[in-house]
This record gives sequence, structure tokens and C-alpha cells, in this order.
Amino acid sequence: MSSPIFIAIDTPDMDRARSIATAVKRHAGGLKLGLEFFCHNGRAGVLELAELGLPIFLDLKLHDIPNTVAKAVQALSPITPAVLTVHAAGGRAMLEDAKAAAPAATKVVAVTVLTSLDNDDLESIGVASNGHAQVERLAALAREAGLDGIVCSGQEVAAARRKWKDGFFVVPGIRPADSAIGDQKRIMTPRAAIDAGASILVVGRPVTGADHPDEALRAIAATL
Ligand SMILES: O=C(O)c1cc(=O)[nH]c(=O)n1[C@@H]1O[C@H](COP(=O)(O)O)[C@@H](O)[C@H]1O
Repeated sequence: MSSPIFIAIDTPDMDRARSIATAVKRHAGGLKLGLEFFCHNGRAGVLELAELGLPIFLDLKLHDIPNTVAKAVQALSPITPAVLTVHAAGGRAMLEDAKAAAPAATKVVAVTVLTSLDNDDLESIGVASNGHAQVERLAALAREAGLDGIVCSGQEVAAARRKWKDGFFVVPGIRPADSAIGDQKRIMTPRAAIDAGASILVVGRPVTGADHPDEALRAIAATL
């Protein structure tokens, strides 16, 4: 079975992106390309890294009115990412239209509550329920809208999985026991997140910031 670890290649620099992707290529399950990479390198950059042969997770976290999101998804052609993110908070119609506009082979997953937010942050943006309850609410919405799964922290994935057995659960905020937390607030170790039911893990800085990214990746993989 291929690795569940997707490496977040968070850099605008194409040379650096190619160098990290090439270094981790043999032991990663896929590459996650997000806003930092996409805003600078666009579709051409995504297609270039896709040539390495790993599945591509295109993390654009789309969030707008349904028509705009659907047209943005169509405008990604000819990329057929393995995974594409939209924000669950865009609402049911947006989620349905995003899924309808995506290629059939693309898993469209809804970001629920960002792993950089805690309950105080949620309160400050007017979300009265706690993180757990909000993830459950948005997971149900994503499921009803026909999406393939959600993005949530390791702390909510077990409860979400109980209610959506065949859902695809993407878990970022992954931190091996000894690594720096940075701007993440809801974190979990790789092993605990897999045990809780994650389908794939998103790992960025603990691997990309290491002197030897492939060694760091293999050390994480050895704990699974
Ligand atoms: O959608 C994501 O991938 C995502 C959702 C979320 O709630 N939190 C989160 O950290 N991410 C992404 O996961 C990656 C985490 O990177 P590190 O914190 O460096 O491991 C980044 O590329 C984030 O954009």
C-alpha cells in the first residue's frame, strides 16, 4: 500500500519545490500544493510537479458563491488532482456545484475548522459551538452535499469517521512528538491520527524544514 503521508510543498520557489518533491518522492504518498505554490506557479507549476508521478493534492480552499467556485474548478483543467479542497463554510449549494464541476477522478474534500484555530478563535468569528461540534456539523453538510470527505484535525477525526464510515479524512496539523508546533493549534502525532481514522496525513514543515527531508519523512513513516 502506498504511504498515507502527503507532503505539503509550501513555497513559491519552483526550484525549491522540485528539489523537496524529488527528495521525498520514493517515500511520500503524494504532494500537496497549496496557495503559496499555486499563486506563484499556477497550473503550469502543478503540471510540472505532477510529472514526478505522485498523486497531487491541490489545496486551494475555494470559498465563494457557487457559480464562481464551479467556474474556478472548471478553470483548473487540464489538471485532474487526486484531491481538491473547498471550504465547507461556503454552504451546501457551493459544495454541490464544486463537486459537479470537478473531474470524476478528483476527491473533493471540505475544510471544516482550520487546525490553526482553537475555541477562542471560533468564538471571535461568531461560531458559538466548540471545534468538535462545528467539525461534526460541517462534516454532515459535506456528506449531504455529495463530497468525498473532509479536512479536520486529528482530534476530531475519530468522531467524524464514526458517522461517515467510507468518508475520506484528510488530517493536517500533524506533529511528531519532538517538532515545533508553529502556527498550528489542534495537533496530533502521525501515529495517533492514523489510529483515529485519518485516510491521509498532511505533513509540511516537520519534513520540508528538515536538513534531510527524506530522512525526516522516513522517520515519521516508521512510526505508523
Ligand atoms: O487544507 C489543508 O491542507 C490544511 C487545513 C488545515 O486545517 N490546516 C492546515 O494546516 N492545512 C494545510 O496543511 C499544511 C500544514 O503544514 P505544516 O503545519 O507545515 O505541517 C499547510 O499546507 C496548510 O495549508
